[in-house]
Amino acid sequence: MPYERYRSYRPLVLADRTWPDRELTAAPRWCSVDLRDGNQALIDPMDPARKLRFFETLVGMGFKEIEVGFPAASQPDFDFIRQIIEEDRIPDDVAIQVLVQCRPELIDRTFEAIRGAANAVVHFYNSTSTLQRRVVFGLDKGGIADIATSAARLVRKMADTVPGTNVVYEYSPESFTGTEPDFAVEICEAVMAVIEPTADRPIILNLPNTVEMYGPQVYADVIEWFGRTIRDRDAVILSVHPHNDRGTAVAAAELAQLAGADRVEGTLFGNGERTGNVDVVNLALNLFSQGVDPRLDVSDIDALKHVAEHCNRLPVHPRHPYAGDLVYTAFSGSHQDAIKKGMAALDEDYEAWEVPYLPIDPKHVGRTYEAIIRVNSQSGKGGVAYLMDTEHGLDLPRRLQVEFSKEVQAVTEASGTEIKAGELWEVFTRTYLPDDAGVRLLSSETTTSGEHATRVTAQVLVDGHHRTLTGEGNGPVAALVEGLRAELGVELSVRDFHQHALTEGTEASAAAYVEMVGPAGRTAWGVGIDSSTLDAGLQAVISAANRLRSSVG
Ligand SMILES: CC(=O)SCCNC(=O)CCNC(=O)[C@H](O)C(C)(C)COP(=O)(O)OP(=O)(O)OC[C@H]1O[C@@H](n2cnc3c(N)ncnc32)[C@H](O)[C@@H]1OP(=O)(O)O
Ligand SMILES: CC(C)C(=O)C(=O)O
Ligand SMILES: [Mg+2]
Repeated sequence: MPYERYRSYRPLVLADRTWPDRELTAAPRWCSVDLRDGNQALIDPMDPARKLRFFETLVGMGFKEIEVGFPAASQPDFDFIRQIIEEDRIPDDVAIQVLVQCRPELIDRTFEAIRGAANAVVHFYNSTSTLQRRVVFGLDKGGIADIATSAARLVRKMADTVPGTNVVYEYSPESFTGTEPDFAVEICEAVMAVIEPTADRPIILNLPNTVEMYGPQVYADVIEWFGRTIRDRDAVILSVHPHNDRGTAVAAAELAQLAGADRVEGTLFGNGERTGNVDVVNLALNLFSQGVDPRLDVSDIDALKHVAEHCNRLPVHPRHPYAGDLVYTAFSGSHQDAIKKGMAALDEDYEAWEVPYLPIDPKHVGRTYEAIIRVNSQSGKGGVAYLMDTEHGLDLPRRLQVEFSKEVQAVTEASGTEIKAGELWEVFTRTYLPDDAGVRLLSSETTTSGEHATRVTAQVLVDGHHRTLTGEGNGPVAALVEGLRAELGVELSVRDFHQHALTEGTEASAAAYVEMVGPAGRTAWGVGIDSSTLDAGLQAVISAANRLRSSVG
């Protein structure tokens, strides 16, 4: 790899940085750029219906600033902006934002687009990086600053053409991360000298990580330095607009906020140019998971994902933070075990969420517990037991969990894939409750004489032949075991027995589990499910006897 053809880039080192000691305690001012930066990066840009659906979703989430397009760049963008203004679809407390290059004819058209809107952010930008100055514009710093200040004069003048609109100005020194920080301050101050912002009517200065050229810690240093250096800081909303070229846009946005950024521009699930814009859902849920109000409603994350996937015509990855199909799922055995125990230890109305391997309660983003644990060949008894409990209401004793999970593992290893709850039930019934078992209980009568003597008379089929068994013991289970021992002529004894009621709504009302020891010390569990507790216990004995017989055979 020809690494020597690349240069590390660190425009500034802030020795007295303060951001590492700060904490995020409040949400930033959010701005969605889905309908502009996201849309301009799509293979198929959104049609009007998709744009409208996305816009309404963003409003519903609580965004107060939404970049709705680049109206001078395309007729569909222009028409969409006219549509939401003319159809009165913009809530009073929401400002639409429009992007425009620093070019007079484009600025004129932009103001035409926003006429009639109550609140609009006019966002103008030009590239300020050393590279673009040289290869794209062929201009020195003065020439680049002139582009910005001429545009600032024009937007200020054009605001008079939309008297009913509260116009807020936003300026971006685009490709900021390739710009010398002192030149960025110089050009922003030159723009401010034209716009004349005040604390009551601040300007938004947006410092984009247009291409993520350096790590998040360098971005934070530069943002902190910029915030300390820019004049009239109280007349500035310091905004960041991270892209994800290095895969660290979320970190860059968070560190930039620690370093003083007030506002974040990004998209849902990180759609956007190349590797995308910063993912605002991720940022919001990072705050949420630290006990900070994210000021964005992400409580139905699947609905948001559905809208984004439909409108962008791009999928959200199954491992995408907080949103992916698999992110509240554990396949591996020890994780499943810990989650199962963690869930059991949590009260229904817990004070603070604490479950191993799950940073947030899936319910808070509209996901369900059912999807948390899924079983494949990497899974252990915990996951199998969890599904048997949550999906089928069976609380398997620990050693039965161990035994049954081996049966399940054999199936998942052979299939090479996940086993769903329905198929798990099939494996369970095939193993413990098969229809074609050699010994079958037809009916039974139980009589008790004295404290320790229970007598069972059972009608059974043994390999298709009718038999009447009798036995005595200190309970029906022990009595039936004695009868079976005599009939089958093998050593049988009970090692463990559990039973529990089944939840309402199921036909059977009891489940029983018997661990039996057979010839040569072999053990096997048996399971009985029946409307009567007594019969469930007897069925469990028959089930275990069948399993011991077949293991001997
Ligand atoms: C990082 C970002 O996301 S920035 C946003 C990028 N998004 C877009 O550009 C999408 C929408 N843009 C477009 O569709 C087109 O650029 C249009 C329709 C606005 C303009 O189209 P055209 O005029 O045909 O030209 P094109 O984009 O190629 O123009 C480039 C020219 O504009 C100049 N230019 C580019 N950006 C800017 C700017 N921000 N301010 C001033 N001039 C600019 C270039 O230097 C170049 O000048 P030249 O023609 O003298 O060489
Ligand atoms: C227009 C600007 C803010 C932009 O999208 C970028 O630099 O990424
Ligand atoms: Mg961008």
